[in-house]
Amino acid sequence: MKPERGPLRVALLGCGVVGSEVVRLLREQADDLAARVGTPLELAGVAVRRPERVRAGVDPALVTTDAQGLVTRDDVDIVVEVIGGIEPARTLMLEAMKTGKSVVTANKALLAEDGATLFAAAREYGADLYYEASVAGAIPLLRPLRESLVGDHVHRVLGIVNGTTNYILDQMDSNGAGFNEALEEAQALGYAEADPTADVEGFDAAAKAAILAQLAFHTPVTAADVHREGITEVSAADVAGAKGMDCVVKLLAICERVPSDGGAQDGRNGRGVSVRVYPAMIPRSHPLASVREAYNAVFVEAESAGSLMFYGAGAGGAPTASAVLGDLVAVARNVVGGTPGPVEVTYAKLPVLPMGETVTRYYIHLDVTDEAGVLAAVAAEFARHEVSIQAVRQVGLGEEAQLVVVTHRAPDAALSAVVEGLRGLDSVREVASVMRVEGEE
Ligand SMILES: NC(=O)c1ccc[n+]([C@@H]2O[C@H](COP(=O)([O-])OP(=O)(O)OC[C@H]3O[C@@H](n4cnc5c(N)ncnc54)[C@H](O)[C@@H]3O)[C@@H](O)[C@H]2O)c1
Ligand SMILES: N[C@@H](CCO)C(=O)O
Ligand code: NA
Repeated sequence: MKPERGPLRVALLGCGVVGSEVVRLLREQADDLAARVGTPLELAGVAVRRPERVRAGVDPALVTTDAQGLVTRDDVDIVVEVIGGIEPARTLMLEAMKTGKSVVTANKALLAEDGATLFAAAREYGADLYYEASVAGAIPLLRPLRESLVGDHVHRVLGIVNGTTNYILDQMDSNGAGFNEALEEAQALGYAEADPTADVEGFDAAAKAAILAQLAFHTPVTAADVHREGITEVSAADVAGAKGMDCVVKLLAICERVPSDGGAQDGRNGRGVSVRVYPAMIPRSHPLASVREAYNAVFVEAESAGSLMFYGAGAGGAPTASAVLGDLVAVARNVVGGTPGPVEVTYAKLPVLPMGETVTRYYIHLDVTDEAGVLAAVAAEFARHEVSIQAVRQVGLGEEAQLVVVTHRAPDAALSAVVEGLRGLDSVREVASVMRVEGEE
């Protein structure tokens, strides 16, 4: 009979919004977790920056400011990193793996910037590196991509992966809230990053898109490869324009294979992949339009599986801690069983194509002079760049005249050239709103 092993000792790095919930769940669910793992999970230490702070439910004897000392301690088996940011998180995780510990992290910024270094260390030292909490909070999404769908051929991953921006856009759409007011609420609810610029400028969603694309396409993708536009430029006029089209504005992350131009040499992989984050209009009838508050939802389209939808709480302390605990139990089971989990493979090495080559659709709202020939001049600008118009509508008359144009799909470079051209027309007083359109056609 196998000798019974002692408890597995867990070092927690960071005790903020997520870390404090990890401590609570470890304490409240201790017996169940022990039964599920086959041995108890015991907190060995909690590394914090401000030790003087009183933390409910945290034994002060476990608190330390020496994170480096904690991760290299012999009596620690697994390290949970919920500090965030690049350093010291990276050094601490590398130190942990070097000394034979497995790591669970929620740190998408680091994984998207330098995941390769972490994965190489995991491989070299035979450690597990699990990171379900890093994308879409509580929603099981990375494990399905990493394990359940690893036998399939994923074409596209598309969704809402940032809770803070979804919360802001939802408030703007549903009750006309101002941007700053909605952001403050999202911060108070624990959804925002320590520096909310990461959320509103799209860096957080871009990091998540990189992680998703890498897993979906088995190809190296970093945050720097992702085309990124945030929501700071989304105005009340854009939100109103979307309403007028029976659409809603959402910050979308899109990772897709770009089909070949017909040349057979690109095979099933296509010409490469497109990975991008931007605010876009989607029809209110689209399932993503009904994703409210800080919820996230992601569609995965795979060759054999077809279309799958993942939905749930994308941010917040307890939901994120649920994903951390799930990983912790998985890693602990691997330690008990003596078999490490899967390692990342990025064998495909597909090129990430520039945004200009990505095919999209635009909604363009123009303030124009209401006189003969305006429509012809506007239409000529689209024709000059071979962009086909799907619909055009005039609103108002005289000084108030406005044109709303929706295009068919065209290369993004051609669409942005059209917008530049329109800005130069005498009959166009202002390009009031430009937004990509997703989710139909
Ligand atoms: N809050 C969420 O909804 C959410 C969701 C998914 C992922 N995440 C990720 O989880 C991580 C933590 O997020 P959070 O919301 O808990 O942030 P937070 O700012 O509330 O907590 C981070 C904690 O780490 C502490 N810290 C900073 N440097 C430290 C150091 N050197 N040693 C020890 N402690 C240190 C800070 O004092 C803070 O208490 C980040 O990577 C974040 O991106 C957060
Ligand atoms: N700040 C992130 C936390 C979850 O990753 C968000 O708002 O989605
Ligand atoms: Na997740």
